[in-house]
Amino acid sequence: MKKNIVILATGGTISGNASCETDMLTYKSAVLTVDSLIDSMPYIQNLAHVTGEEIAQIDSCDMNTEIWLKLANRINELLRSDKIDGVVVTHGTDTMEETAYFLNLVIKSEKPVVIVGAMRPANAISADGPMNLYNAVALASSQEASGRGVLVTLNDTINCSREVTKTNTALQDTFKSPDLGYLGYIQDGSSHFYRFPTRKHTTQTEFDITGLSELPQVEIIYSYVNSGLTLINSVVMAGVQGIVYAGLGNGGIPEFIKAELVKCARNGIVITRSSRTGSGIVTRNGAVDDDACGFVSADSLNPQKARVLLMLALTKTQNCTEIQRMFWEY
Ligand SMILES: NC(=O)C[C@H](N)C(=O)O
Repeated sequence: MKKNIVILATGGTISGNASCETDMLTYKSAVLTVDSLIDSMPYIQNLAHVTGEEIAQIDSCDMNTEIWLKLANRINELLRSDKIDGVVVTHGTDTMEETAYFLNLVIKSEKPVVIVGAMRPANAISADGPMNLYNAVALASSQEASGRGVLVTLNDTINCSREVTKTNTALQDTFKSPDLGYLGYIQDGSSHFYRFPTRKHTTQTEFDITGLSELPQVEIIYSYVNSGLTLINSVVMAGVQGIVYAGLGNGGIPEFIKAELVKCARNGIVITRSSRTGSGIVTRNGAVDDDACGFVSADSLNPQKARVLLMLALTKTQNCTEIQRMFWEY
C-alpha cells in the first residue's frame, strides 16, 4: 500500500524562480507554493500519496528559532497520526544543516523525516530540485529510513543531520559529511544505506520543545589572528546564556581571550569550544584545560551545530558537566 507523505515547505532555492533559465545567481528564492511544486511533479504520486503544507516562504538565510519551533511542533503533531508515514521538509541550503540537526534532537518519532533543497532555481536549465524532491519522497517512504534520525538528501546522497555540512557556495555536490561520509545513496527511487548514525537522536533525546516559545540566546565567536575582545564584550552585554568559541585547530584560544572567557564562565555563561577547521574532534582538556577553565568541548560538532545543541542543553541545565555529557551523547 502507498505511504502517506506530507511535504512541509519553508522556501529556499528549490522553490525559487529566476528571470531566465540561465540565471543561477540573482534569482528569487521561495516563490513557488508547495502545491505548485507537487503539481509540477505528477510522478511523485507513484511513490507515495503526497500532500503539502506551507510552514514559511523564506530564503533560508532568514531562518529563525520561531520557525524552527513551529516546524518541529507540526512534524511531531503529524507523525503522531497513524495516517502519516513520513515527512519531507523543503528548505534553502544555506542553513539546512542547522535546521536538520535541531529537528534531529527534538522530533519524537521513529518515522522518516527528510530535509531536501536545491542549488538551482526551479526554472533553471538542469534544475536539481525535481530530482532531489523525488529522492526525498522516495526516502521518506522507505522502511530503511525509519529510526535513523533526521536525514538530508541532495544530489542522490543520504546524509546524517549531525554530520552533514554545506561545503561549496554553488556546486550541486555541496553537501558532505566530512571524514565520516554519506549514510547511503538513492538510485531509481530506492534507498541504499550502508551505516547507522551512532549518536542519540529523535526519540532517544531528553529534549522537549512542548510549550517553548523561544530558545536560550547563544552566540558564536570566531577566532583569527589579532582577534580582540570587542565581540565577547558585546555578547556579554547582550545577556547571552552561552558562547560557542570557534577556536583554532583543536579548539585553541589565545591566552588573553581565554582569560576573558574564564570570567564569563564564572559568571554563569556556558562556554563551548568548537573548531574553525571544519572537521575532527575538539578534545576535552586538549588544547585548553577545560576542567580548570569551566568550559565544555563541542566534540566533533561544527560551531553552528554546537550552537544548536547548546541552546537545547540550556533549556534543561546550566551545569557544565551535564552539558559536556550531552555533547558526547548527541
Ligand atoms: N540553494 C539555496 O537554497 C540557497 C538559498 N539562499 C537558501 O538557502 O534559501
